[in-house]
Amino acid sequence: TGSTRPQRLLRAVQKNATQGDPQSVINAIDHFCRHKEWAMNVGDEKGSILDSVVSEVNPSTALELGTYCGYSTVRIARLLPPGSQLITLEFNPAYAAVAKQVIGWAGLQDKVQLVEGPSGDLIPQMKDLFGVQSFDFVFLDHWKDRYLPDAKLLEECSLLRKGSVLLADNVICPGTPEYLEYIRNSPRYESRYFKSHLEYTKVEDGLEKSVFLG
Ligand SMILES: O=C(NCCCCCn1ccnc1)c1cc(-c2ccc(F)cc2)cc(O)c1O
Ligand SMILES: [Mg+2]
Repeated sequence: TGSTRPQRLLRAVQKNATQGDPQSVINAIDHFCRHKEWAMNVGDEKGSILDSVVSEVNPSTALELGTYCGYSTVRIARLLPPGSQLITLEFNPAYAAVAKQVIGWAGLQDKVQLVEGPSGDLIPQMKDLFGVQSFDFVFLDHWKDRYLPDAKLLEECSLLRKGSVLLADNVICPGTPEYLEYIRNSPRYESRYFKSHLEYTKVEDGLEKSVFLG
């Protein structure tokens, strides 16, 4: 029984990053993924776009769908103002176990609620579980065929308010055609595409930013 890629990524963080220093955790993961083993983190190029959108929104409550190893969780949480909360949902327990330790190494555990389970079941429980009224910011980075049903579920559960921002990863690669079709043609959203590249590669990918109009 050997180690998994997420476990090797965590070991690289523990070896090369400084505890309590989120930027060093981000740098350690990017170095590992660029020079040792590719992994499906949003990465540094799309990560800079993520940073700029998070800084612009300055969310009090944020939701991340798809934690994986916690790379984008750390990118988002390090920019959050005091007193704000990031809830991140992960289906895969092995990923969640690694992410918990990566988030802890960055010293951001007090800003993050990591919840294990299927997003389709957890989203309707957000108000009861965490007393969330609505999300100012949502980062979609989980199963690509769940982006559309989960966006509709957020609407139906009144978890979006006028001005809420959805930012979706991988809208080109692997691609989320049904989501793009819906969100770009819906009168209830104002969308913009940020052209970039698949993490650590020259392959085209991008982020779709959509503002809910209420
Ligand atoms: O599948 C992805 N993410 C979801 C992982 C599982 C989520 C589980 N979960 C969490 C919560 N609810 C469910 C993903 C894939 C790729 C990719 C691109 C090219 C390639 F050749 C191979 C892979 C790049 C990404 O940036 C990605 O995000
Ligand atoms: Mg992704």
